[in-house]
Amino acid sequence: MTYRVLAVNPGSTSTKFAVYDGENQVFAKTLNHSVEELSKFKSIMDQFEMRKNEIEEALKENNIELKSINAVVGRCGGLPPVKSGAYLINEEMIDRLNNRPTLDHASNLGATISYSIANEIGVNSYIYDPVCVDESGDIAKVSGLKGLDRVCLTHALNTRAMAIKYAKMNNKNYKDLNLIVAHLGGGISLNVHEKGKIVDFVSDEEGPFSPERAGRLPAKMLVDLCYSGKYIHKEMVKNVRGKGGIVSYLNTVDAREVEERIANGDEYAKLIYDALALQVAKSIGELATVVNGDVDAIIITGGIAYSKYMSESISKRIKFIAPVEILAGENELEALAFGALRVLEGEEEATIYSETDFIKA
Ligand SMILES: Nc1ncnc2c1ncn2[C@@H]1O[C@H](COP(=O)(O)OP(=O)(O)O)[C@@H](O)[C@H]1O
Ligand SMILES: CCCC(=O)OP(=O)(O)O
Repeated sequence: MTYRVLAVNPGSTSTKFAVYDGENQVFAKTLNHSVEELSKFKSIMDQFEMRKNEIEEALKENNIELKSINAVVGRCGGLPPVKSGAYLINEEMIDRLNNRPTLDHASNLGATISYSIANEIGVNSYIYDPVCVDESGDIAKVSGLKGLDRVCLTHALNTRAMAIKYAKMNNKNYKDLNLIVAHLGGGISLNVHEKGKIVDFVSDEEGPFSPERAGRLPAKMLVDLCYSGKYIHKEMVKNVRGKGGIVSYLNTVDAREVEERIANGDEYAKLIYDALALQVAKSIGELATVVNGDVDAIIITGGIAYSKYMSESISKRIKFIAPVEILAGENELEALAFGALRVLEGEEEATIYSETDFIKA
C-alpha cells in the first residue's frame, strides 16, 4: 500500500506544507504570512486557526481530499528534551505546547495544526525530530556556570534526515557511523551523531552567527550591554535572535545578496562572510573532539550550503578531519514525510508522548 502523508512546517513568516504519496511529493505550497497579517495575533499559538484554515483551503483548491490522507506530521519545538524519531501527538503534548511551551517557536504550530487536521479525518498525527531532540549525556550539559546548563536545541529534523540520507547514499547503516552535521540556514546549528545518536551539539546561541542570529558572544560584554540601560529585555532578545548576525553587519538576511556584494568588490561583506565560514569550521573542529576525531563524514546542509563560495571556504578548513558532503537545502518537509512513512510502514515505532516519562528520566 502507498501511504499518503501531509507534512506541515510552520516558520516565523511562512507555513510550508506538502502531500506525499509514498516518497513522491504530489503537492507542495508555501503560504507567506505578511507582517500585517501576523501583527493581528498576540502570540504565535493564536495563529493556529488562520494557518490551519489556509492549509485546508489550499488543499481543497487543489482537489486534495482531506479524507485521502493517512497521517499528518508536523515540525515541533517547545517540548522538554525528547529522543529522536516520531512521537504520536496527543492531548498531553498539545496542552504542553499551548500552555507551558519550553520554547516560543512557530514550529509548535506544526503539532497543533497536524493534530487538529488528523482528528477531523480520524487518522494519527506525529511530530518528527523536533528541535528539542536531546540524546546527549550529562557531560555535554555542563556549561561552566552552575545552574545554567546547556540546552540542546538544533535543527534536528534536517540534520538527522541528512545523516540518514548520507548513510543510505553510501550503502552504510546510520547506526554504524560518526557524522558531524552543520545546518546553515536563517539560524545555524551543528550536531555530532555517534553511531545513530546525537551526542553533542553547538546550538544557535553557542556557535557561529547566522543570517539573523548573533551566535556565541563575549559573555561579560553581553552582560554589560544588557544592563547598560539602552535596551529592555525584549529588545536584547531580538538583538541576538532576529537582528543579530549577518543582518546586524550588512542589513540583509539573504546570503545570496551578500555574495553579490562580494562579487562587486565589497570588502566588508567579504570580511563578515569569511568570518561566518571560519566560525562554522571552528565549531566542526570542536565537535570532532567529542568522538576523538573518529569522524566518518562531515555534512553541510541548509540553504546557505547551496553556495559554492561558502561550502568551499568551510571545506578547505575541515577536510583534514573527514570527507565533506554537501547536501544543500532545508529538506524539512521531506524529512517529516519520510519519518512518518517509516512509522506507517512499520520500520520505526512512534513513541507515545508522556510528561511522566520526562520526570522519571
Ligand atoms: N543559492 C544560494 N546561495 C547562497 N545562499 C543561499 C542560496 N539559497 C538560499 N540561500 C540562503 O539560505 C538562507 C536560508 O536558508 P534555509 O535553510 O532555507 O533557512 P530557514 O528555513 O532557516 O529560513 C538565506 O540566507 C538564503 O539567502
Ligand atoms: C536551533 C533551533 C532550531 C531553530 O531555531 O529553527 P529555525 O532556524 O528554523 O527557527
